[in-house]
Amino acid sequence: ILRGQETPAHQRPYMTSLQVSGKHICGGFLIADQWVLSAAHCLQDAGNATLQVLVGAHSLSEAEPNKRLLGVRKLFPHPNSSVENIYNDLLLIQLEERVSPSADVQILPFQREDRSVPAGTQCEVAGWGFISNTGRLPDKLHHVELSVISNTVCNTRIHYDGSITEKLMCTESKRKDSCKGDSGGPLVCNGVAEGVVATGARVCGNWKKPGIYTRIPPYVDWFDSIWAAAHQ
Ligand SMILES: NCc1cccc(Nc2n[nH]c3ncnc(Nc4cccc(O)c4)c23)c1
Repeated sequence: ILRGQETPAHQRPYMTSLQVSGKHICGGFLIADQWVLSAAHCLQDAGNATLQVLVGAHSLSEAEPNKRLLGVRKLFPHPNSSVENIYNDLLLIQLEERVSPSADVQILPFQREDRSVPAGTQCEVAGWGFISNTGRLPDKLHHVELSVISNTVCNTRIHYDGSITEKLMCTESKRKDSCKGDSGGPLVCNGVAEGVVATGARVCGNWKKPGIYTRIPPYVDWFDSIWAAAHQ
């Protein structure tokens, strides 16, 4: 998170850290007591190493009462996600066990209605990703408030020149922005998860390359199909 602020401890109790060998690689968030939503591109950073999901954390290193490092039962990258492009960049993670909700571990509701978030809406994104362009990683969770820009503006030549589909959305990226390690985290507007941080152009903090987020509503049927199969 570039030019945001350290989050007051456990104030975003839905946030999870996707880890490989104890190292943070991506964000993610609890959407049910055994399910985390993140980004498919995060699996590229993981190779075939064992993934774990940290819940209830503020600091990545310090001992905290409700901090739990959980195993992964199954990974569901979106079938149309690809290393080649920015589309369908979603990963559903089934945890080895159900989390027990606490002050520090809570589920974040996600948007089911497929209506675009109006341009100018103030949303926020949190994560343990880069807090500087030189690649400084924080120990504690950070968050930043970002303003939504319309897909029309985001698709102009100076920005993404038509590559932003109706399954994506953009936020301003002038100075404040998400960055490496924030992928998979939620874009929260009015208390509801509307999007998931997509790696997209990889650039951070450059106003010409707005932050790209995978919109959640278009994928609700996919979530429900996975849940139906998992709970048959
Ligand atoms: N705001 C967009 C966004 C969201 C999520 C991830 C990302 N970036 C990245 N995702 N993966 C990456 N691998 C290498 N470098 C990366 N960005 C980078 C690194 C140093 C300086 C800088 O300005 C940008 C990224 C960018």
